[in-house]
Amino acid sequence: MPETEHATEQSRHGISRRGLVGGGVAAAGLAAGAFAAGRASAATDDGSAPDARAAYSFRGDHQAGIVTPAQDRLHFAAFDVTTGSRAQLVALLKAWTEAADRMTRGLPAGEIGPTEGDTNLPPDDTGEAIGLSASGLTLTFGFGPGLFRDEKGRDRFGIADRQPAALRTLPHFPGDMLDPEKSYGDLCVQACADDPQVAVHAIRNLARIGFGTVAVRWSQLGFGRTSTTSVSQSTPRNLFGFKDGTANIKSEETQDVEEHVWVGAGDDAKADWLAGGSYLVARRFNMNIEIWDRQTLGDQEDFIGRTKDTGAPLSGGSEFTEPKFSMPGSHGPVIPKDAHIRVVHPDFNDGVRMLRRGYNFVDGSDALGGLNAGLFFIAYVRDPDTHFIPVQNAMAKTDALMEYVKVTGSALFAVPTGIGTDEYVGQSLFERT
Ligand SMILES: C=CC1=C(C)c2cc3[nH]c(cc4nc(cc5[nH]c(cc1n2)c(C)c5CCC(=O)O)C(CCC(=O)O)=C4C)c(C)c3C=C
Ligand SMILES: [Fe+2]
Repeated sequence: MPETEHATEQSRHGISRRGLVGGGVAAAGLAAGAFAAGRASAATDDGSAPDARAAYSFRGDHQAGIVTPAQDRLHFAAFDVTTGSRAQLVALLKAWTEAADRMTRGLPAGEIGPTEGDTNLPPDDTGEAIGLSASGLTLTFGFGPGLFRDEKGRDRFGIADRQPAALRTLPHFPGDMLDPEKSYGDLCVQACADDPQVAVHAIRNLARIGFGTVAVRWSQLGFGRTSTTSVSQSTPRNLFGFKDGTANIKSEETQDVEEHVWVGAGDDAKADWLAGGSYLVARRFNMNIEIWDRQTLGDQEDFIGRTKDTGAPLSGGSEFTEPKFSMPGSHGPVIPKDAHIRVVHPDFNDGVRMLRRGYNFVDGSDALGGLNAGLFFIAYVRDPDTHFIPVQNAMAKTDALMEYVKVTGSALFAVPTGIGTDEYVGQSLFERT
């Protein structure tokens, strides 16, 4: 549907979208729709609240939700494909594209809406987002290894020859205690928004549309982003109480984004469809926060390698000062050798960087009264074999943090590039040119 037609539709507020969502499709997938008020970004963080009315274009050169300024809330869902029909799978991707395009504009998932349809039929939108705006919603789709081949290696949908070489189940890392019900998946959708109900509404409606073709395998809610993806955002804190996201790749670092986040045109001859896309690594870290809270402030800072107050490296300066790993302290280097920021730093990992986009979670409490809490780690990388697996291995083997975490969920997805008008998510994979 042309942009202008969208603009005249009723929003969930019941007011015209004209003047709210519009403008050109975001070239980099991160530019927001132009608002009458002139604010374009939901998550610009200069200390003020995010602009709840912001909308990010679903279509663009890259999928939104990667370099887009990290929103406050997450609902992440992994799906198993339950059909053997390629046509049905492609039809779902088309239907998801339409619904995602609408919901990211602040519109209902279906054209009729939650309350206007035939009273003898289920509505084409579930309704809990009535009255809510787009809230910076982004929907980012990924394909897991199981979409290409079943557990016996058989081609499921005629795309096995296009499976990227790096898209395999992640290896078992020391300390992994994976719950299969929080791991893996054929498809994933990362819904991020500045309103939790908007993110939940989006996943719920995509799951509803997928009934009979896919089934939710697992999902994860997250709050309090643990990253910054733009220099305009302030650094938030994780549940250990430390600033998290200081040294993350920012969208403004365009050369590093090209080098470390987007899959290049010649990276994988069999998987040319993935050029301009990325790999999404999801790792569910349960944090033993009750034990952590009994550690001294000095020890906590040694485990991270930064101060808890400002986030400055223990070698001195302020938050964004480069750490000096060779600076001596009273017992060895002032930033200990097993400090997290040293173990994962590019200087000790072949220069690789990753774009982190994780969220805090608290999923109630366990039988002993401890919080089932942690960090749902998400990273976007150009190649998991070079940019994630070696870093995670180093962390699992030598990082002081590992004593306070256990990994209970794990998954890897290939995230196709962005789409233009009249295209659907994954078209480059399913339609050979
Ligand atoms: C394999 C990659 C990483 C995992 C897994 C990971 C888990 C994890 N991290 C924190 C807390 C912090 N991480 C910080 C920095 C940081 N972390 C990684 C990678 C992984 N973290 C990188 C590449 C970096 C940046 C290193 C650098 O270039 O300096 C920080 C410091 C602040 C910051 O720069 O963001 C904190 C704090 C937790 C709690 C956690 C798992 C539970
Ligand atoms: Fe980290």
